[in-house]
Amino acid sequence: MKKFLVISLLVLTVLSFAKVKIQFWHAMGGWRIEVIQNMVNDFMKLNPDIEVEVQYVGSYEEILAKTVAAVQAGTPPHVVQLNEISTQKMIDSGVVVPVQDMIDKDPTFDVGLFLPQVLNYYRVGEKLYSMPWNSSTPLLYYNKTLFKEAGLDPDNPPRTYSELIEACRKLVKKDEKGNVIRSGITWPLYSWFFEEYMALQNKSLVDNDNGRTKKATKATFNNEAAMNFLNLWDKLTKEGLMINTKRADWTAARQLFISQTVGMLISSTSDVALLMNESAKQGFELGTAFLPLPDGAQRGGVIIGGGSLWIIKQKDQQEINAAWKLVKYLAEPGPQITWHQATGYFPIRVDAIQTLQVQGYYRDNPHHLTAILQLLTSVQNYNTNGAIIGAFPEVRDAIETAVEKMISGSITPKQALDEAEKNANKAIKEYF
Ligand SMILES: O=P(O)(O)OC[C@H](O)CO
Repeated sequence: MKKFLVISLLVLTVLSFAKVKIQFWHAMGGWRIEVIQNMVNDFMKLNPDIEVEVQYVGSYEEILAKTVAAVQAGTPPHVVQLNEISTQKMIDSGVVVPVQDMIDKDPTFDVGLFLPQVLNYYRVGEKLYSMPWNSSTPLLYYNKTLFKEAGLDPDNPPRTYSELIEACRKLVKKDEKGNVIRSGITWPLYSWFFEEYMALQNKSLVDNDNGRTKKATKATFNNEAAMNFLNLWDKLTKEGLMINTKRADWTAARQLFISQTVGMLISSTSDVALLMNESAKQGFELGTAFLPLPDGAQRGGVIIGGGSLWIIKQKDQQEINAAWKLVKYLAEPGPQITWHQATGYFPIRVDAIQTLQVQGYYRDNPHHLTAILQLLTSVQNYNTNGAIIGAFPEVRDAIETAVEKMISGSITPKQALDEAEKNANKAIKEYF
């Protein structure tokens, strides 16, 4: 009996010291893998009872597919980083623990410190389902050194489409045979830029207030605002003022800018730190600016992009609690400041921005500020809060497929828009 009691006591002691193991999947490649691992290491030091296995599992598209497969196989990870457009799909999936449920039970967490612009994207029906984490918007990057060489004012980046076209024309350089050896601009063939240009002109992507007052039933983007953007894209392509990359090839677009093959790039704010380093290495001066607008258009605003952290339902409540502790930690001011400085993603919290401001960080790092100012000067309404669509990945695919055809020259911008609308509506309908 005595022996039994001693063994039981030992077992209980071992169990009480056993770590809770959780998995954290993310989609941040390159140098960011190490940044994330270091942040998680800091978390584990503070929480020795939790062991987090961190895994980079590929692009946003890949991580969504792998998460769905893991849930179906009954082996879901505990925390998953998914891009913003996965929001409605994840809510509908029923496999997540809404972070709101954890917030409501946790008096130590103050969501009031988060940027309203970020919450406005991720709150659906007044409820926060995932933890905002890596928030971004697109930005115009330009090469000030090439601007000077081309006779452009490096302190006066293009603000309108006309100015953008003019700047591209000046930046283009040809060899003696007339071959273009330097072009004006590039941006990845990614529907995100189309979506952002709808909001910038204060237009929705889908009906029912961008799917925010009722579920979206159809696309609303077949209009003049979309034509403005597609006409620009088409014109720049046809005139040889823009280099197009393969679909979703962010790396290729960045590389064209880094190698000074183009003078301007529209890409995510998450590239700020990388492009600051690379431009210094290549010996050119980097400029950042708000996205240029169609001539005469009134500026609406940018939509929060990037991603957020989802807690996936588990059988063991201890694991859910550990997952909550992790996502809560990653959203704290310290990790948010580290993440912002290492990448260019916004700090999602007002107090983190204020701390950096007081420290003079933005005086010394103005490119990190451009993105924040573009966000803070954005009007807040359903158009700029961004669309919530269950079939968003499929809608994105419909837009990209049509644009791909347009830039190959096989269809006109109007035909591309008609086709994108038709296939987006089909995807929205099929989702129901
Ligand atoms: O490259 P990111 O992380 O800024 O994300 C861009 C888009 O919002 C992804 O859907």
